[in-house]
Amino acid sequence: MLIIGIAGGTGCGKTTVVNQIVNELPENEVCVISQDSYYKDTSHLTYEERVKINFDHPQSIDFELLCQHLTALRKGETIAQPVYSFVEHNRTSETVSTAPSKVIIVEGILILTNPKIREMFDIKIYVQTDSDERLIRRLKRDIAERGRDMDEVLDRYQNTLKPMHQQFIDPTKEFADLIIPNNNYNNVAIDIVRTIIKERLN
Ligand SMILES: Nc1ncnc2c1ncn2[C@@H]1O[C@H](COP(=O)(O)OP(=O)(O)O)[C@@H](O)[C@H]1O
Ligand SMILES: Nc1ccn([C@@H]2O[C@H](COP(=O)(O)O)[C@@H](O)[C@H]2O)c(=O)n1
Repeated sequence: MLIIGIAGGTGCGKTTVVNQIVNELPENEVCVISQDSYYKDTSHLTYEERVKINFDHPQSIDFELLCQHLTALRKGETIAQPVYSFVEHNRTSETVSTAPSKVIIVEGILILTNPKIREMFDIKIYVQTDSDERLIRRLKRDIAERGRDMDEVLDRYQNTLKPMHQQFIDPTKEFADLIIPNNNYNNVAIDIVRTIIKERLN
């Protein structure tokens, strides 16, 4: 089994990179775990309280559950991956049954901040994109796909996103085995990662 961790600031293109890597690979050989699925369950809070959570701080993530799930997958067990709702700012009652596979890709802004999770990765990748480009992408994506408006995205960017990125996310670059520059679509880097995975699958 090969476990690959893909980190990088919001909007850097992690999900897009993962989709590009996975696209041409056999479906049953690769599974993807998103850190977003592991935001802590906050059902005990009201919506108004949940909106105020700092979702860019490591404490917002249920790393214990993520660790348990990766350990189970390594042992060959199937897990029930939580499903997160960005609109509700909470875990839903649904889960996705995720079976172990030869390659597991874990992606998320904070995955390299946790030493136990970091140790589980065979390959650590950091996707690097300039902050202005990330903000533009995030604005467009959150308005189109996550039910946000411009003021909400910009407020969050100034109050939590930017300082948390500087304090927690950007420094994890030093743990990466590979840094993928992603201001533009980087097909060469995608091909390299795919080649490494294909070698493992053969
Ligand atoms: N290299 C790129 N150039 C331009 N736009 C991109 C690129 N990579 C991703 N995007 C777009 O930017 C937005 C954020 O990308 P996404 O993959 O969701 O980032 P992340 O998962 O890191 O937050 C998406 O709308 C996506 O289509
Ligand atoms: N309820 C939430 C939870 C998280 N976010 C933001 O999502 C970002 C992480 O996801 P990416 O796909 O962009 O890597 C993170 O920066 C959180 O601020 C949110 O807006 N609402």
